[in-house]
Amino acid sequence: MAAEEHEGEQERDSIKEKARLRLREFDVRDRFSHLPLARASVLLPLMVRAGKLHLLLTVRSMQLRRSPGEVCFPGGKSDATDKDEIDTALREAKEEVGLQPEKVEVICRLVPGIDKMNYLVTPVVGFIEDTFQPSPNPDEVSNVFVVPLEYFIKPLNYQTVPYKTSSGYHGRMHSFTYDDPEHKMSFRIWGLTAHFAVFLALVIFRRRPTFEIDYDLDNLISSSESYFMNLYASVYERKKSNI
Ligand SMILES: CCCCCCCCCCCCCC(=O)SCCNC(=O)CCNC(=O)[C@H](O)C(C)(C)COP(=O)(O)OP(=O)(O)OC[C@H]1O[C@@H](n2cnc3c(N)ncnc32)[C@H](O)[C@@H]1OP(=O)(O)O
Ligand SMILES: [Mg+2]
Repeated sequence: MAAEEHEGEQERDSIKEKARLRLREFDVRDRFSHLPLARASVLLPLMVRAGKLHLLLTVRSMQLRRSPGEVCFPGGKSDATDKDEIDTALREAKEEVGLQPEKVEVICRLVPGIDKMNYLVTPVVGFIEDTFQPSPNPDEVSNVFVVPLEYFIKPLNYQTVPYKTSSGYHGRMHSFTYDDPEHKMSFRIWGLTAHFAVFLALVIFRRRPTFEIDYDLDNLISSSESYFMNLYASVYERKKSNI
């Protein structure tokens, strides 16, 4: 093997090892699995390209009933055959972009989010190979692209968007516009998807982003969990009062 190639491989392994160690500290395992909400999972597929971590994202097909044309991670609703949130994420990633489950090194589950249909959405983080060639299922996915993970703490084009959930919870959403040099296209990443991408970047880089966040960076584990629990409480109170 050429010396340069060997160096590249060593660099890649060390980037991955650093990320793995950080991510394992934030693994929630099945701690939120008992919550009485409908469930979905997404896969946050990480790869090393040109010495940097990148995230793979998809654009939803325009024919989908839910969130057509929006950027999201491969993922979907849990089905009865799934053993856990990891199973759901891997099954959906295979269906949507042709990623074989055995080609994913699953690292952890992060704090969940709640989508606009009040699904509990669990992000599953995994490494994939940088040579992965997606084969998008056109019924569900119209495009696949990658973004350097650093973009989610140091964006060139960023906006914050206020939002209010049906349960009356106020918050802010991140919105990134990413000019993809590979596709020569711009993609807008916002809402729940941006929320997960930012959290992943904070966990791995532990650097202050160039925009405001709702977490205490010095207590990221506890502040992300209490952020989620507040949101969950507002959804749950509302659900109870509707019964
Ligand atoms: C700490 C907590 C924080 C919370 C966050 C606060 C910050 C901000 C939060 C802001 C929150 C505000 C939120 C914002 O504003 S977010 C605005 C930006 N958008 C997003 O971020 C996207 C978020 N959504 C998702 O990631 C997904 O929707 C999730 C993962 C939730 C569900 O997954 P998904 O939707 O992908 O489910 P699926 O893959 O099982 O199924 C999809 C559909 O496809 C159909 N289908 C399947 N197979 C086929 C086929 N072969 N041929 C044809 N069709 C097929 C199938 O029947 C289904 O249809 P339907 O049944 O839906 O009609
Ligand atoms: Mg899906």
